[in-house]
Amino acid sequence: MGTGQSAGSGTDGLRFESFPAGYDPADPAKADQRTARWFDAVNLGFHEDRSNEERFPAQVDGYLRDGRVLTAVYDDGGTEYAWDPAVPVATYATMVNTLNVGGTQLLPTHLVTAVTVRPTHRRRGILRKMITGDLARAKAAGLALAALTASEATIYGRFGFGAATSTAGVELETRGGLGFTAPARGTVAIADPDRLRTLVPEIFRLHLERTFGALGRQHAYAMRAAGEWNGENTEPDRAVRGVLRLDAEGVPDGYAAYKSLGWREEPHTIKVIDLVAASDEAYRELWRYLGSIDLVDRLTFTEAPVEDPLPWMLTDRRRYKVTSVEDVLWLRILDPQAALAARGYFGGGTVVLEIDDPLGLAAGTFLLEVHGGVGTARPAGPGEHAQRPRVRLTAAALGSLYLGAVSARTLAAAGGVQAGEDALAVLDELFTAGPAPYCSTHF
Ligand SMILES: CC(=O)SCCNC(=O)CCNC(=O)[C@H](O)C(C)(C)COP(=O)(O)OP(=O)(O)OC[C@H]1O[C@@H](n2cnc3c(N)ncnc32)[C@H](O)[C@@H]1OP(=O)(O)O
Repeated sequence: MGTGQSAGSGTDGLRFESFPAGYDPADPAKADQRTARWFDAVNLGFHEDRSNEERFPAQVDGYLRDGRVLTAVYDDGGTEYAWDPAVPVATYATMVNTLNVGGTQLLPTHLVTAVTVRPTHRRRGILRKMITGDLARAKAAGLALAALTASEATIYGRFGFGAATSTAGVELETRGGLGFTAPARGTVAIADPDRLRTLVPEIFRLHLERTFGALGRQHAYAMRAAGEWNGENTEPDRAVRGVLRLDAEGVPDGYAAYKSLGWREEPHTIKVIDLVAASDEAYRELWRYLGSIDLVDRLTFTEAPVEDPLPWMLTDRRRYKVTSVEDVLWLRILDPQAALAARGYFGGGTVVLEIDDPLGLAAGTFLLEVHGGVGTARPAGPGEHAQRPRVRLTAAALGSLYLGAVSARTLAAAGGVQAGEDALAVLDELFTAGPAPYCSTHF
């Protein structure tokens, strides 16, 4: 990133640096100074407790495994009374992981995370400078798509991100045990935490390959499932229990991690922290296990699919209640040709897309032709393909449409898509005819 030189408002006078997380060269049991101070700034930005330095090395290990690139913004001209100037006034991080977009290959996706700007430095364009430069570099590096999970829904639309997937928060009344219509299959075993930690990435990989909308996960997920980390915190959570589901051949094909909220919680509740299945049967059997635990009245889970098979498995579907639906992935098309070609389609058709993009990255007119589930997109000149159905939409609307969680018709009703009935029909056949996307990865 460039280096600001002069003092002033805006971003002048601020110093931008990007680097990987690292250990202290003099003492590899510690994080290096710039990484440690970057963690301090993130904790401030997200209202977490002050850092416990002893926990930094584990976090560095996770970040290195994730391949994260950290950006820090320093204000060297602050008052002498201010916090250590080595603590950045803004943070930003990126990594690449793969997204299941229904095509023959998983799509490498540029992930943006850990965005904070110190309250004393807000609204002077620091985020804008970090994200616009970063997205342009990601596109130049050949990435077709960027993604994030947003703290607030109001921030990222202006940068071309559209809400693209959601999960449901659900509650199940399990007093006396949940009844299932299908007979039980395979087995479920309480997992040895170390074995579970090593199996989590393998099971998730199988889930990712079969689940439209799923996104590869960072190292923290295996650590949390094994109870070694607690949320973003690298301290153990001794309340967490893990189970593995084994198929008829004894091969693990799903896991769940959960914890009791304690005896003081009435009704007595088990919170499911994570549940990943590599087959429909594993999904069913993990819930059958969870629904059978004695002394439990209620299960909660915040990451259920919006289109959830679970209530359809139960003998009493009214024991299942959706308590919330929240957006998870926000997608930003960086390269429309590459992103549209990578997508797998469940219908066929041809449509002209006129994309408006405030950052210019995805702007242009493209002819999208889909045959046999495979799409090709190529730039269209002015006046070309005038007979074809045509849609005008924002980059953010294309991000929302991309995985088909919302129909073009609904987006048209909301004003982000302008198209005639012919184009809406093609778009809905191309983008919404397939399975509903399911992404339970937060980052
Ligand atoms: C992917 C993630 O990590 S999500 C986490 C985001 N971080 C947080 O929520 C932590 C708390 N908040 C913050 O740290 C900061 O307020 C940030 C990062 C959200 C914004 O940083 P800033 O440097 O203040 O943003 P910046 O000044 O570049 O604003 C750019 C534009 O976004 C708008 N904007 C910024 N934050 C918000 C917001 N929270 N809600 C609505 N609009 C916002 C600004 O008004 C500005 O609009 P304009 O260019 O159209 O005039």
